[in-house]
Amino acid sequence: MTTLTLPDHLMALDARDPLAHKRSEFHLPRGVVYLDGNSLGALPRRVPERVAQVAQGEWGEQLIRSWTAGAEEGRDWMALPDRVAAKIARLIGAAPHEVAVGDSTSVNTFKVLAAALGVAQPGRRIILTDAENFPTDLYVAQGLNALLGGTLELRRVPADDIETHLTDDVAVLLLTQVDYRTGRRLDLKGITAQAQAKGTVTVWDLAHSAGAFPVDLNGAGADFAVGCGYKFLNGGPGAPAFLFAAERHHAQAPVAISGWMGHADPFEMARDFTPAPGARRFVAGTPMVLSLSALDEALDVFADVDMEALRAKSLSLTDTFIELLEPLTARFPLTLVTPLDHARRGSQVSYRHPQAREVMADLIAAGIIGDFRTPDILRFGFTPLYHSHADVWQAARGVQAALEARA
Ligand SMILES: Cc1ncc(COP(=O)(O)O)c(C=O)c1O
Ligand SMILES: Nc1c(O)cccc1C(=O)C[C@H](N)C(=O)O
Repeated sequence: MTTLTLPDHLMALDARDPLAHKRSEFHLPRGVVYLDGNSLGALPRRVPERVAQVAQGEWGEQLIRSWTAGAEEGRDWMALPDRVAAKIARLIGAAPHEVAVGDSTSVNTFKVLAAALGVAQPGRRIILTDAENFPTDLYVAQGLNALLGGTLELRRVPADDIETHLTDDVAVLLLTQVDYRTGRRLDLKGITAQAQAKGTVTVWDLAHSAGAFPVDLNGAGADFAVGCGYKFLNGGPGAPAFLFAAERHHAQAPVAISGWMGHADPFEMARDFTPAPGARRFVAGTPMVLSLSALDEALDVFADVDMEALRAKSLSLTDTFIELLEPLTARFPLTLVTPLDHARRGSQVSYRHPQAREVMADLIAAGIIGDFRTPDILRFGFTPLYHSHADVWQAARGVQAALEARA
């Protein structure tokens, strides 16, 4: 990495990048290489105008009429969660009526975990999960267990040992497909099949998968899933999250937060809960119109994107970063923790370094924005919609400079 100009082979990769034109659809601040789209996706340029139009035109002028106005042309607020659900469904291999949008990923995890337990084999009480799962998934399972009087067992095992622990008494398997620290990707299809062979219901957290690469929930026969709107879907800070419930479970799965917006006819104001058709039953309360509008607009960036091309580019970006940093692993206490095997890699690259916190602070000060994650992880997220190989090269040079300065 002694070259000062972009190497020819990286320039050539950018020159034939089929997604290069998507970058202009994002606002990316000057002087920054933004490698944190796996925490908060960058701003799609059309979002501010859409949010302003919803606020001024629809809220300001139309007021309460906007809940129903334009229903025929698909502009009413009431069905906005369903329209957003349809856009997300395409990205995760689901049918539109199997996806519900709203609330946070944590709340949706509660909803689908409760639903999964409701359709699990009678008598089973074990929730099997990855010991290193993202904390909120573990906390939600703990909270649900407390609510159920401690009748469940949350069994935490290393992700690599899931198959061994998948015995035929496990009720629900709760896994995050891409590990937020290491970027390790699990075989969603293979593990789902193993779980189903044991009569275990699956709940997948797609926080670091949706919008990062093609996901095929129905192709895998998955039962339930959740995911974030603000990471690779670029819906903005605190964007509504989504959940997936396979159609075959709709009739039996309990709706733990049975709110009026999930009722078949909310304005009937009936005394008892009659679920809306499909996954809409899981939309508990009033749709968050402003943030849903931002997410709705952000998802349009994906409308003409071939998700296989997106995956190919993601792997090319992460491969390039790994190759460029490889010589540094011999010179510095820098250890790659992301799998080299493409099948086992999400859209991020992570390293261990004893001074990871300080190194990341230096990188951020230099305009290379990644993440530090406890205890010693440097994490770099790659978003094929707006990154080039030139960005990767610049980031790698920045990492080299930061490590040399600290050595
Ligand atoms: C795997 C995973 N699940 C869930 C979440 C968070 O969910 P929430 O939207 O509730 O903050 C994150 C990130 O914050 C995550 O990385
Ligand atoms: N959701 C976040 C937030 O509200 C503040 C800061 C970071 C986040 C994140 O999304 C963290 C992210 N899930 C992670 O993988 O670390």
